[in-house]
Amino acid sequence: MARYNFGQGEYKYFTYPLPTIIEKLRSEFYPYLAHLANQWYQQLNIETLYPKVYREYLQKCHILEQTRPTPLILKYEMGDYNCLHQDIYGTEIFPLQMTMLLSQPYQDFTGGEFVLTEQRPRMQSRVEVVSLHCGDGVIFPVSQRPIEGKRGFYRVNMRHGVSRLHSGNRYTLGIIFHDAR
Ligand SMILES: O=C(O)CCC(=O)C(=O)O
Ligand SMILES: [Fe+2]
Repeated sequence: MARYNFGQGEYKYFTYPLPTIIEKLRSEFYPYLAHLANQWYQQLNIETLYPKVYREYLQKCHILEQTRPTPLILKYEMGDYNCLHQDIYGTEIFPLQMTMLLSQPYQDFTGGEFVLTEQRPRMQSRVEVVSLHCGDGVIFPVSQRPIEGKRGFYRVNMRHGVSRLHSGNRYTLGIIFHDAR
């Protein structure tokens, strides 16, 4: 990760054909998330409508030359971290993603908290720490989400990252729904 100034740790992207379980996680979570994504876009007056079926969404990515698969495994050792970032890999963005923790906090590692930041217009950033157990997943916005204000919905900017590992090894599986250019 250091190479790209993303933090410190190792990451590996899967290639097509994806392992069945990764493929299933993507295609079976997608319809629920697409429903929410469509609600968000409606609230924000964005015309995009995500198809109900994942296969159709992936075709759209591929037509737009986003053909490289984005699911990945990340490994953190003592001292490693993941800077606050947004997983944008081209102009086509599916607005929700999922990360699953594959190690047990306090048993396999300490530190290494998953964090989300939310930047509301003209305000200081807020931070949310998501405490996960091994096998838990967190579904979160890739870059923006709607919030209801006095004059309707507005967008807030989101980033995610991982705080420094104090000891041990921490593995995660990242499921991003859009492919990369
Ligand atoms: O390791 C984590 O908890 C976060 C990994 C990440 O940035 C991602 O899944 O997109
Ligand atoms: Fe990420």
